[in-house]
Amino acid sequence: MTDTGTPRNTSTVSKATTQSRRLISTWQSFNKSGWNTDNLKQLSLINQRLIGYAERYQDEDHLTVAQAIDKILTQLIDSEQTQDLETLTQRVRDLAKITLRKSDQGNASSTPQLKLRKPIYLAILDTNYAEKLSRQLSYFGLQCKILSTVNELEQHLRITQPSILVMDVDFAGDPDSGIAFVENLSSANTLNFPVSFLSKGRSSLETRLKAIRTGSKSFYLDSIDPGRLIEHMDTEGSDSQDNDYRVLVLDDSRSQAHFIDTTLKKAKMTAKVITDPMLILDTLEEFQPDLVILDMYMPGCTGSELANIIRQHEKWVSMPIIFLSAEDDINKQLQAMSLGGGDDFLTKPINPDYLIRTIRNRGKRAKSLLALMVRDSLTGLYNHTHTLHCLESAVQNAQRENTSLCFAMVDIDHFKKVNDTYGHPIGDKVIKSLSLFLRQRLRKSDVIGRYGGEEFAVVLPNTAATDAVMIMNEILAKFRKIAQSAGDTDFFVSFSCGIAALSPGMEESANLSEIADKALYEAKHAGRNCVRLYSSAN
Ligand SMILES: Nc1nc2c(ncn2[C@@H]2O[C@H](COP(=O)(O)OP(=O)(O)OP(=O)(O)O)[C@@H](O)[C@H]2O)c(=O)[nH]1
Repeated sequence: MTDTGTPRNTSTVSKATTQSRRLISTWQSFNKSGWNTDNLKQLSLINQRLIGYAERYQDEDHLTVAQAIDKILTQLIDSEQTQDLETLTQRVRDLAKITLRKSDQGNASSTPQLKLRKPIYLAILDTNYAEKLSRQLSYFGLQCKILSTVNELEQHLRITQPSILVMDVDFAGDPDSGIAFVENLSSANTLNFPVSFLSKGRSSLETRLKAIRTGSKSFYLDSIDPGRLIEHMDTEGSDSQDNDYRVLVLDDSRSQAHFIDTTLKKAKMTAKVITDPMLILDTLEEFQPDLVILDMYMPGCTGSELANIIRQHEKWVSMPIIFLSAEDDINKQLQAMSLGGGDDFLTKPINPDYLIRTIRNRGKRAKSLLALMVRDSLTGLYNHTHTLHCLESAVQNAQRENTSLCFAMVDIDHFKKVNDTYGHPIGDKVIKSLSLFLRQRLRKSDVIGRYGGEEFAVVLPNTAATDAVMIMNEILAKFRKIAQSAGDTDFFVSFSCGIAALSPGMEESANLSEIADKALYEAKHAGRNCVRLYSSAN
């Protein structure tokens, strides 16, 4: 059985960190043995690999220092200078500090890690405004780079692509010169990220047309709502979830299973491969796939039979099932599909391109159908019923695997006052901003739901109570700093949070939601704007 579902952050930290350690130890040994130009060249090669890893995994801390080291090494090598290495030494020390910090983070494996995303580039002429926007986005856990000249922007684009570029329409000084810059990127085929334009004051229809013709889908007048910008990044950006399917593969042939696993991995999908048909139901429950690929003929049973059994569970009725077989008789294929309720049939030998395209097509449709059933329309978060389903599965998983689990309930404080003062639509905007905020700050493996009007619920698997309290406190501290806007007025909102931790004697998920509710009640009574962990002593 192969599990390829490694969280991105784990490799992010370890690859650049490991390479950084390699660089530091090489530096130490040359420092002892004495320096020459060949040593410097060797160090430079190691450093370039570090830059590569840091870029690939968007590890900005390592990237910045490694780039500084690269500059110093290039100068030293070009001038054949091996005497005064003080600046190099300082930068290697900086690297050591970062590496130590990252290693510490890596050890706290049960601590929820915040998502790493590519930076947002703010090419905005008004630097005061750019700083304010950057600060607001930083509360969402997003990192911005403020770039105030075309030169700076070009330099940064050569190193790392942003998750989104926010561009002043007049960025280069002349009217519409920012749009012209983006047009040039597009003609040079180097526009691989979304762009949002910002215009101070009214802009002509001609400008708006030029902007839309670059392929940009959003245009802001005067100011940018961080929530809207994040939504735009999520729907348009390269970080979009389109590819992110969880695929369960059952094939009794190990070599075939390995081939599919590798193909899915290359397409950045999360795969779980099993070779024993008898494990299918348990694995479905544990892995919660978006889609299943079943070999048609296996010892002991057929794919059609298994598909029928899977479909007997209400939860899996609409999940796409793709059959694999060497059978190329179309009549037999159709018969197998109608008998087993499969959605597609792929013939062996499998064409990797066809496999991936079939998964994407099926997965996309299934996700949008499912979204209608399980998601709340205002926030896109899971609705109350589905959140409880997820909590139930998470409790079963945690009990089976003997891991920790927390359930948090979050309720916006004095929300009635927000509606009464600023109106219902602004209230809705606050609800959406908290939903976006939770999505940004929590891990992909956490389940976030809208529990009721201004109430949210979060399932935190593999999380100890102390970590859950820490992360929810951190989220609260940042959320209450977000300036919510109502016309020209800014206001701030806090929330109260109650947390319940799964304990060994606890049987039902209902217990967990009940006691999280009690803890939330306590948080409200303690004056709101705080996090409370349920304790049986209360
Ligand atoms: N804008 C908006 N308001 C909603 C929505 N759902 C519920 N509400 C409002 O949320 C308010 C909740 O008010 P209360 O339950 O009194 O709570 P509160 O004012 O937040 O006070 P505390 O929770 O005690 O801090 C009510 O006025 C509801 O009408 C929604 O989808 N949008």
